[in-house]
Amino acid sequence: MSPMARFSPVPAATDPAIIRNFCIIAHIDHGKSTLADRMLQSTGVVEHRNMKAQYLDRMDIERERGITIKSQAVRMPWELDGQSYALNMIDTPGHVDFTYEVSRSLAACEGAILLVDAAQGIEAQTLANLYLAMENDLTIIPVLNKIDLPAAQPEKYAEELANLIGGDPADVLKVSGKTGVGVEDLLDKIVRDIPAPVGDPDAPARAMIFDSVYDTYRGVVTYVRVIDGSLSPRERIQMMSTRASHELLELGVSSPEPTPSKGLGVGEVGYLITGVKDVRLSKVGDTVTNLAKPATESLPGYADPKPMVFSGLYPIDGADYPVLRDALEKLMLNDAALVYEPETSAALGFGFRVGFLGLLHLEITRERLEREYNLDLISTAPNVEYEVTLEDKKVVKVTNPSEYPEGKIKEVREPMVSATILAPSEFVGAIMELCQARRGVLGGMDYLSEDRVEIRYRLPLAEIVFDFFDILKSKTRGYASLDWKADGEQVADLVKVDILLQGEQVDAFSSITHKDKAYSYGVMMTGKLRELIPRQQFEVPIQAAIGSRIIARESIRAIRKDVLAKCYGGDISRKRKLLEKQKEGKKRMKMVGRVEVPQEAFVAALSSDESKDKSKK
Ligand SMILES: Nc1nc2c(ncn2[C@@H]2O[C@H](COP(=O)(O)OP(=O)(O)OP(=O)(O)O)[C@@H](O)[C@H]2O)c(=O)[nH]1
Repeated sequence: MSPMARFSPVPAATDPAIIRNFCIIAHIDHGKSTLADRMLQSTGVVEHRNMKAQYLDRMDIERERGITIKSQAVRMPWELDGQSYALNMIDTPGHVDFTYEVSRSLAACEGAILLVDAAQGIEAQTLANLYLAMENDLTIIPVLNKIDLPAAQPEKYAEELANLIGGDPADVLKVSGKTGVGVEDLLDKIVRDIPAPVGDPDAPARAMIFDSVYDTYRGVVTYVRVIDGSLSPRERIQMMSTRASHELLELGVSSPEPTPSKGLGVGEVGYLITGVKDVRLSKVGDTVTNLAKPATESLPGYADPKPMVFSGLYPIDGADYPVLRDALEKLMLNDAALVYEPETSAALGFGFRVGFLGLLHLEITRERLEREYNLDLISTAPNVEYEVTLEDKKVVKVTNPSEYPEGKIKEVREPMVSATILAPSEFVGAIMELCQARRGVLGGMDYLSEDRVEIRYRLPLAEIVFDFFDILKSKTRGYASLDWKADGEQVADLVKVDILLQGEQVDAFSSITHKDKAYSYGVMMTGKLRELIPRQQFEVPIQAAIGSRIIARESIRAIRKDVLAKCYGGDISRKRKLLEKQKEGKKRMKMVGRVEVPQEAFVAALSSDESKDKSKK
């Protein structure tokens, strides 16, 4: 696109009759982003020479990992039977951690392309996303992708898809995002099958916020879908939930670069810029209206995303604490799902307890903090949120094991999920064995076709959120797919395991586990620490305990040598160097009671290899 084009405004308010709002939903890796790229090319909004793979996945991490995290909306022109149309495509993420982003995007559309890999068939998230789309009353266009692959079985899977959503297998479109085959037919079908948006152009403006992104240069960029009325530049708008009002400095559409427009009318999808610096003033799910002529009723909002996994994040260098605080604040501007609060650990110093949607969300957040803000971080072993009821009926929510109440405990409840696993039927035995070992209860089983089965289990979240998927994959040679959603809570036999160094509790290593697994956690952690903590001037016992009961013990033997012992003779400069070096080292030591523990020991003991170690056992 030429630099000029960016500033040529598109006309105010497009006729809703020529608008089609749609999204692409699919299981992870079935090729959404590739197909989206191809559509950008076919409609001419991105010229071939400007095309970089996965144009819409803007974050570096997304591109490196080949996954989509934030949804993006793009407007594309398309012509059919001599009539011009404006297609608004909203790209959605596929990973189970980010399901809430999918539901937001769906609410902004009238139709969805249900994309299925022609070599894989229907997978767990194909189903989960399809159900979400059906709940939103979207028109569904079933499409098989990757038909260029030699292993593709389009006929077989067209039938599977038609069985699932009803209709004729012959109506299932077959495309290849890679070669472009069938993509133009798909664009035609979008125009024909997906209904145009309807709304009242004369009513007070109501636009739904489906994404809010913090941009260093432009402040908060808010993505909206206009339902009724229209929005124009320079007018004052109001956020209906907070009643905060702002001036609309710029509004426009992404095509895919931001292109200012003179207005956004019924059915249009675009962005707003108000100069606001805080995304919390532009909340996803909120309704934007016109201050001079406000709507009386806001649009139904979204359920707030609920964090599922909690972990403590600590800067390795304590002096970086303010940097971490600012970085989290900035990330939160961009990520409605991220929640955090300050916490202190005797072992790790000042940090934050952060809530995530899942482990992938945690990894990505941590990677962004380290990469974009140059931070070195320790993250404590992730855990879920427990609800502890004390004898005196007081209920405490525990997201950090070291906050586990000491008093008399009546019961502990843990979050549960209902999980759906799709796999070839030969693996049913292996899958059931794994789910039973993870305290799962079978909910039901259905055959989708002769050799593919859908298995449903209710499981504790803590049992599936860490290594379950990796093990499931390895037990099914990579063929199983998994989807899960929160499903209440359950009373469970849980205990807190503490780790003690010379009798002193090290809060960072405490863990809440099922009673049956407490012993193996204790043995694993004490063994690991014995390897990691250097010998001291005295013997250091390492113990794992439940309350006052010791369940595992190791010890580090004493040393008596000092660093200068090797320096016989009078080489004073060498001695000085050694002492300097020792001083450097000391800075990075943490004292736990009388025991000096190098920072690296904490990092290594808490590193994510831990879950891999566990999974091998
Ligand atoms: N042969 C072939 N490969 C394809 C086609 N479409 C996508 N792929 C490949 O499939 C892989 C996944 O494609 P993506 O477009 O990243 O998948 P996605 O569904 O967007 O993945 P997420 O964004 O992570 O949900 C990539 O390696 C693509 O190159 C296709 O039509 N043919």
